[in-house]
Amino acid sequence: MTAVEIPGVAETPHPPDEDLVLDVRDLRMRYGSLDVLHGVDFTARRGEVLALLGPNGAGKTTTIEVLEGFRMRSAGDVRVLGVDPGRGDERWRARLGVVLQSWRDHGKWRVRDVLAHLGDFYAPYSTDRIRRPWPVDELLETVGLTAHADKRVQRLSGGQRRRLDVAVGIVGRPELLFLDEPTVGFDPAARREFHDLVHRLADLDETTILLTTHDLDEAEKLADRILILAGGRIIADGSPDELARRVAGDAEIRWTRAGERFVHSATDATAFVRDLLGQHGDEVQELEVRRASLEDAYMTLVYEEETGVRAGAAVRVWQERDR
Ligand SMILES: Nc1ncnc2c1ncn2[C@@H]1O[C@H](COP(=O)(O)OP(=O)(O)OP(=O)(O)O)[C@@H](O)[C@H]1O
Repeated sequence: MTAVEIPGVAETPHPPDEDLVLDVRDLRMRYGSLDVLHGVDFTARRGEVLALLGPNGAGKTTTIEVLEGFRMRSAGDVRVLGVDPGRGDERWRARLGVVLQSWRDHGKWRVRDVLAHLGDFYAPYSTDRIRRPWPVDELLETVGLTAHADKRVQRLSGGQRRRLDVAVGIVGRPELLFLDEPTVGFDPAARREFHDLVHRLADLDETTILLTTHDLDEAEKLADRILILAGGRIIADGSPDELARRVAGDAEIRWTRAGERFVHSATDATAFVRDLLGQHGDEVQELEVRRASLEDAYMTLVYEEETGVRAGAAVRVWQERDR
């Protein structure tokens, strides 16, 4: 239907969608003569965790820097918490959290003092819903730095420094948090604690989180949605399961019976296994169901983008290679 303009009748403004935290349309970025982003589109809603994946040089950091308001885009319509990041003021900035690569300034300051000092900046931006800043002792506890609260920053280990980076990023209780490769340098225990923290921020505080990582296992554990950036565009956007299904719809079921090996592909693996066990019961041994992993999906989709060749079959090749 075509809209008809009636002279003198003001258009009813759309109420802002409070839950739409990121709205990126046709984002383009050019450095000199190098086109890095050719039209990036995606949205994020309140409390969602998004992982932005892509090969080195794909433009992940560029995208995040545009959204943070640190870099001016070449073209496109971008709204971050309802505001164009190129025009965001201090009040808008106070609603964002950014975890950059390591906090190296103020090496002589003590951890507690850094957080108290930075936290003070956020106090005027408290709202009825969000009390800012995060109380320092609670924050230290949350990021696992209580025992190091009185250490000077320059005396922290690499992993402790990274925890401080995270604390600096969330001290203002951000509504939107950007994490650029957050767990580089974490030991396995710190990584698990960090994952718990991300879940807690998203589930309890409804923080929207956009993270970049090259660790697909981490992306799968943390993200509600995976975005794959390649060739200057988002080439895939969905849950880890959806992406895996997209490149390999069928699951592969393997089993042995009476010493003989069997392999079968089925869209509904559960129904197939139920029938199989119903028919042969205890005779079925070494039952295995395998779907494409997020890594299979990532490799296939990026390969397709880079070569222009449909590579559905490549998943099977990788699966075979892994055996
Ligand atoms: N300030 C700049 N001036 C010119 N070119 C730049 C600039 N910053 C980035 N680039 C180029 O833009 C492209 C994208 O870089 P970007 O850092 O955004 O990629 P990335 O996906 O974050 O990569 P990585 O996974 O390696 O961190 C690269 O080719 C890079 O060389």
